[in-house]
Amino acid sequence: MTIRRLNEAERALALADLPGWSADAERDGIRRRFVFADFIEAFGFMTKVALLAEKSDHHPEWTNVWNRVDMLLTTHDAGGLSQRDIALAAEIDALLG
Ligand SMILES: C[C@H](O)[C@H](O)[C@H]1CNC2=NC(N)=NC(=O)C2=N1
Repeated sequence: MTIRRLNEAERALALADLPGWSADAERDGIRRRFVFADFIEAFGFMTKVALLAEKSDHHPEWTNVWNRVDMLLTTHDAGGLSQRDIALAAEIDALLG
């Protein structure tokens, strides 16, 4: 099955379950900033996310500055926000405990 962009109702429903995330209209994705105690904590988190991303073949766009990770999830193959982004966001949130 080919992956498709979510419609407005699906987006609203999905975002309601992901309180830390907000819609990025310009990129048609969702983004979240993660702040940790220091670089090691941030990089440890990124390592765990990298393993999740490889497992699901779905990869974040992100930047890291010391203890901060800024992440955007969007689906290149769909040209915007898809269920894959929502699923990965939920898995990432679960990492945080
Ligand atoms: C060929 C490979 O499966 C695709 O390029 C995958 C890899 N990771 C991906 N990650 C994201 N965020 N969007 C994609 O469309 C995507 N596609």
